[in-house]
Amino acid sequence: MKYQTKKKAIVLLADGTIFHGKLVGDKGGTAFGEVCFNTGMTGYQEIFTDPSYFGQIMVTTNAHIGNYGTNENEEEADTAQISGLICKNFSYFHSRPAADMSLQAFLKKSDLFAISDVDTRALVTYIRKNGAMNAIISSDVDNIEGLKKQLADVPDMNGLELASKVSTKEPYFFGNKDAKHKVAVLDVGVKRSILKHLANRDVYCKVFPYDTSYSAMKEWEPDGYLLSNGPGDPAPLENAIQVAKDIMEEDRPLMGICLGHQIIALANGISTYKMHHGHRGINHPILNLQTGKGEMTSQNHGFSVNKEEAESHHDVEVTHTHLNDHTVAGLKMKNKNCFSVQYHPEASPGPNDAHYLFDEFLDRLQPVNV
Ligand SMILES: NC(=O)CC[C@H](N)C(=O)O
Repeated sequence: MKYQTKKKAIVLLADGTIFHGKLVGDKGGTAFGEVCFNTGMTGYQEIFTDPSYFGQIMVTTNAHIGNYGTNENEEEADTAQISGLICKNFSYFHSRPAADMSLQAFLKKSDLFAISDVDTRALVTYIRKNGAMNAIISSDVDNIEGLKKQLADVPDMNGLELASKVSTKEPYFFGNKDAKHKVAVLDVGVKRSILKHLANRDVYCKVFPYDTSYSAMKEWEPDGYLLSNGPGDPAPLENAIQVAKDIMEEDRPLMGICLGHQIIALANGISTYKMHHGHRGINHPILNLQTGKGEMTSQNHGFSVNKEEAESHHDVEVTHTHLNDHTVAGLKMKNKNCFSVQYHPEASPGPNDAHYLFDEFLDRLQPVNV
């Protein structure tokens, strides 16, 4: 083994519960956020760089993390987005020809604090029973009282607006400018793989900051609009909700992914709520109510759309449901060119079951003035 410190570290949960672990690397520290777990056996780099996870401490349930290193092409954003990592066994060595860095070097580059040797099965069982809650991970193990005080100041995820922290500051373009279609993306935390999926389907994207108005996006004359995934509670995102209303008012093509799906629900007067511990993993089963087929999907959300309100809404159809807990997984507006999903069609966790949603969006695109 090249290097492994034995320095102690802890996970302190908001209810005072402590789990013990060891520091990864040699630089101590403290990180805080809402603690949540992802059950994916692969995809740690995609998770760590997904802006939807901004402000969250990630518990990975796979037994080994780091064993295939990292690769720049697999980043969902330029920098790591989670606030800290908790794992069982951290691999200081990696073996994959395509890797350009070890996970340890990646964490260092991203200034990410991580702890290993935590009984992650016990921690996940605890979160499943008691709900996602705020937590601190720290190497400052002799300062529990001080950490408790810091933890009391960590904001509650319920009602928290985080899109402004991850959105682009300036509009930018993605893809080939001579492509057949133009799609305007409202960036409330967009994953790069969503843009790649569009670009691969001959779409030129213009990505706009989270606070851009519909009229400013419309000036570019896109064939359609996409509301992206992103972190935090959807309810405080007033501008994005207004943009969704305006797009639907003019009946322009609109697709929403995850946070974007929740924003579209809110724009239709359907409320959202914080789930007990959310859905985060790469094998979440979905039922497509239109085809009767199942889909295996990648998911990452802690909020959900109110099912009763969605089902009783005159203009909205529930198109997909989650097979584990029957929550709403997809919506379609009956009289508008608009649909959305709670899961991640851009992810490829093995099966590519949900990629068809991008093809459906392409079929819905309409050039302006035609
Ligand atoms: N992946 C996402 O877009 C997440 C949406 C939202 N922040 C949630 O946790 O539900």
